[in-house]
Amino acid sequence: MAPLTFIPRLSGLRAGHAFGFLGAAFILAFGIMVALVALDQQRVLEATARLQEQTVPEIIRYQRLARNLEQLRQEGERVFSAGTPQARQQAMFVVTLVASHPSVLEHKEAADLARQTERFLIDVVRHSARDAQAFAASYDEWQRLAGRLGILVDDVSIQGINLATADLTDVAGAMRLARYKLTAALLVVSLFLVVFLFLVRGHLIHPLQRIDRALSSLSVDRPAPEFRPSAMVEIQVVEEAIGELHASLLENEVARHALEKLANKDGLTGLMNRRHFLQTADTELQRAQRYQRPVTVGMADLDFFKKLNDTYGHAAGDAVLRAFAELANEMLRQSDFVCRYGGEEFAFLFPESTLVEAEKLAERFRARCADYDIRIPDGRLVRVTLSMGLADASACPIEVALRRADEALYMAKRQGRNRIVLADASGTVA
Ligand SMILES: Nc1nc2c(ncn2[C@@H]2O[C@H](COP(=O)(O)OP(=O)(O)OP(=O)(O)O)[C@@H](O)[C@H]2O)c(=O)[nH]1
Repeated sequence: MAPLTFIPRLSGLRAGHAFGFLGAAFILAFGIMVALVALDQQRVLEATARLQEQTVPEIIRYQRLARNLEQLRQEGERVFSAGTPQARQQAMFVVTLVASHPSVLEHKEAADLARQTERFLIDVVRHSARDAQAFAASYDEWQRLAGRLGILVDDVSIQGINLATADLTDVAGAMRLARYKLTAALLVVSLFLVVFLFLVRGHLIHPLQRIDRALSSLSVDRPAPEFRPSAMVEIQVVEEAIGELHASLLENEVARHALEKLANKDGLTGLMNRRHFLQTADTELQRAQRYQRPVTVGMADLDFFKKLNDTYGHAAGDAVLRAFAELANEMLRQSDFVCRYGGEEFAFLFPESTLVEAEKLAERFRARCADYDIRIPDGRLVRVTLSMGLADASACPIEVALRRADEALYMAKRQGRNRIVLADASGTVA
């Protein structure tokens, strides 16, 4: 038997490589997504920190400035509305304080306007004592200044709010981006999982199921399993191995049959051997007895075989035994059995034959044998005769039937050989 060789075809992908590549591609894509999301998170963190550390103090500064400008405007108003010079002086004092407040001074526009306001009000207060009319007339001028102060208060407030809005917009933008990227990452994961499961199902699970089915139904009685071409080398190798396994099963079966035949055959004549004949005959007898069918057994022996051996040699004796076997195969029916029982002795089984029917067959065979020329190795022709005993086997075990046939054979020898003798039903020989 040829040894099993598993040679993988090289056309295909190795499952390990394919899934490794897929996994690496996934890790790369997912890693990039996570890195991008992490960058956005970083932006959010930075913007939040900036909001806390820079923007909020800045907003507070703007609010303080707005409050001071508003107070400057209100105190200026009090300068005009004050009923007494003391009250006016007090308001003026507050105006001077507010105009020189650091929050005002560090804002150029506010500092300019505050200085202008302070100077204007100082002039107004200075002239108010002497010229009440001019004091009243300067109120229009003050209204314009107060209006500018009001506008600056609004501007400063809006600037503070704008600072916070810029940072918050930045945070919101980064978070929105992070959300999109996270969604994209989840989509990539889902897509990968779907593709991965689809590939695993198509290229591993289904082929493995087919392999499982093929292995569980692998038998010499069935044709070799056929597989759909697989893209995976590992699967191809297993499928080829199953094909080779099936081929070796067939070879083993053929070898087993050949061995069985050899074990059942006689080496010299090719007839059934005694062991196999007894098994076969036993089965036949059981069948015949179960269905009450006739069956007959016979024991035959070549006459004066020792003399033939002594005269022509052992090789001639062997040639005669082979020729006798050929003749038996030729003369008997398909359904009859003959075996070399031992030496020059042969056993017969005639299924579906009564003793009388078997006798007719045996007689024809005996007569043919008697005038059958057998060529021995030295080229000469010889003839042999045979004696046979027949016994009914339809109602007794094979051993009993053969013993009775052997007794009948013994009688045939005693009565002069070259004849058929029947054992009657009681076991006595006719
Ligand atoms: N050539 C050959 N001879 C064998 C073989 N087996 C047995 N014999 C011979 O067959 C002969 C049997 O002789 P016997 O038992 O005396 O019987 P016979 O000479 O046939 O005499 P009867 O049976 O009384 O007619 C012996 O000489 C055995 O050696 C064999 O395989 N080949």
